[in-house]
Amino acid sequence: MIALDDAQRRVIEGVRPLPAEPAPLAAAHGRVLAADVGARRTQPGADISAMDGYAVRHADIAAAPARLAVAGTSAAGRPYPGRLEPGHAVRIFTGATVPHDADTVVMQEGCTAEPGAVVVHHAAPPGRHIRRRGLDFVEGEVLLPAGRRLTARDIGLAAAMNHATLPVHRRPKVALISTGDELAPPGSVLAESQIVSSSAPYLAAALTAEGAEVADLGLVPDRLEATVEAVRAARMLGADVLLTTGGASVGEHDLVHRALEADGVELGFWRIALRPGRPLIFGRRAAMRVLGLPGNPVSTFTCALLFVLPLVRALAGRSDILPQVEPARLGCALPATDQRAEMLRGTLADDGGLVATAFAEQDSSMMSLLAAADCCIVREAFAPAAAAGAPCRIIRLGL
Ligand SMILES: Nc1nc2c(c(=O)[nH]1)N[C@H]1C(S)=C(S)[C@@H](COP(=O)(O)OP(=O)(O)OC[C@H]3O[C@@H](n4cnc5c(N)ncnc54)[C@H](O)[C@@H]3O)O[C@H]1N2
Ligand code: MOO
Repeated sequence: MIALDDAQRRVIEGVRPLPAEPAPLAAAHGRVLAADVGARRTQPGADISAMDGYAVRHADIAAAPARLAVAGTSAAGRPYPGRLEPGHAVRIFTGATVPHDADTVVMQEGCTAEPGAVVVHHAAPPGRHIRRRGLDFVEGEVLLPAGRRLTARDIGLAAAMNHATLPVHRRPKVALISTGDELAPPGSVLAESQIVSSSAPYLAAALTAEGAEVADLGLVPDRLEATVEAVRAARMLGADVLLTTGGASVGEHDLVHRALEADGVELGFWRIALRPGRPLIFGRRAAMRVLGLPGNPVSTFTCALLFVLPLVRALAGRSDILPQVEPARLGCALPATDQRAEMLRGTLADDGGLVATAFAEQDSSMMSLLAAADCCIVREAFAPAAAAGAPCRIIRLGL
């Protein structure tokens, strides 16, 4: 058995972000920029009115009230063509270009319109209600640096900067193989000896949320040829990551090792000091990384949280790859751990600080408690017994 952090390091070792590709804005959300993105225009491109009112020369209204002749109109997208002559105003609307030689906008609420003229009742400081050219950004300014994970707001900014596509790292392609004679797809009519495969639906959801492209290769019976065939199919798809579930342990039906080797996967470690999740297999075949996840669905989950999702994030170009560990206090006493680190499912409360309480039942087959959990309490190997109230570390379980 190897230690948890050693195993995490080996899985991530040498991972390079996948190559860049242009993604339309609508498909770029949550993905990671592969290059700096600069503005392709100056925004605003001209001085723009921030209000509906009149564009004036400040000198003409400094001693308001003032009566000015209205020379024309500037509307958004339809600028007034001329210059503003002394003693004149131009009717202007929000978003419209301020005419040449106008330097101030007065709001219409402070004016009285007359036929062909306007009375400006109050003086305003020069430059009032004008958004200067380049207020937001200027052409060439880099506002979205390489490595940034794009938020929805970033997508809006990229559009404003006049980009229709963005250079992002390719999505990691992840193939899923679920092994086990006892498995049936959700919605099946089942014999008592069967179980519904829950791990692939969980993995597909978790991976999709992380931006991976998931290819579910379905259920594979406990036969070597069928398992080898599925591994080959994943390889032919060009998967960056192959995940198998089940068959990772020592039973005679646990064919995953043999199948991986038969298809040329170079096996790395097998078995890690983690509960649940011990029989994790790691291997590589050229650029494809393979994780043979233990069959118990909560063990699958734990290994996904600690290994699979970090790997996928690294391939996607992210730098924040490991789950965030936070301090909390225990809401229950916990016994000493043995040589395996533990990921205990539990609830989280806030009494001014975070209080994490482990469920009394921690069986790695129980999906009901996994779904009910707010957090995992992370315990190191060979940790002493801990009393309620003692400090602990947790990983919050989100989506
Ligand atoms: N003699 C030993 N037995 C076991 C050991 C061991 O070290 N020595 N390790 C135990 C641990 S820890 C785990 S974890 C499991 C993992 O074994 P496998 O990876 O070989 O998993 P299976 O035996 O195929 O299945 C275990 C369990 O999980 C259910 N399962 C499998 N796939 C799915 C799925 N897609 N969805 C839902 N449930 C699934 C399966 O029906 C079994 O009940 O081995 C222990 N045994
Ligand atoms: O470690 Mo197994 O992964 O506990 O059920």
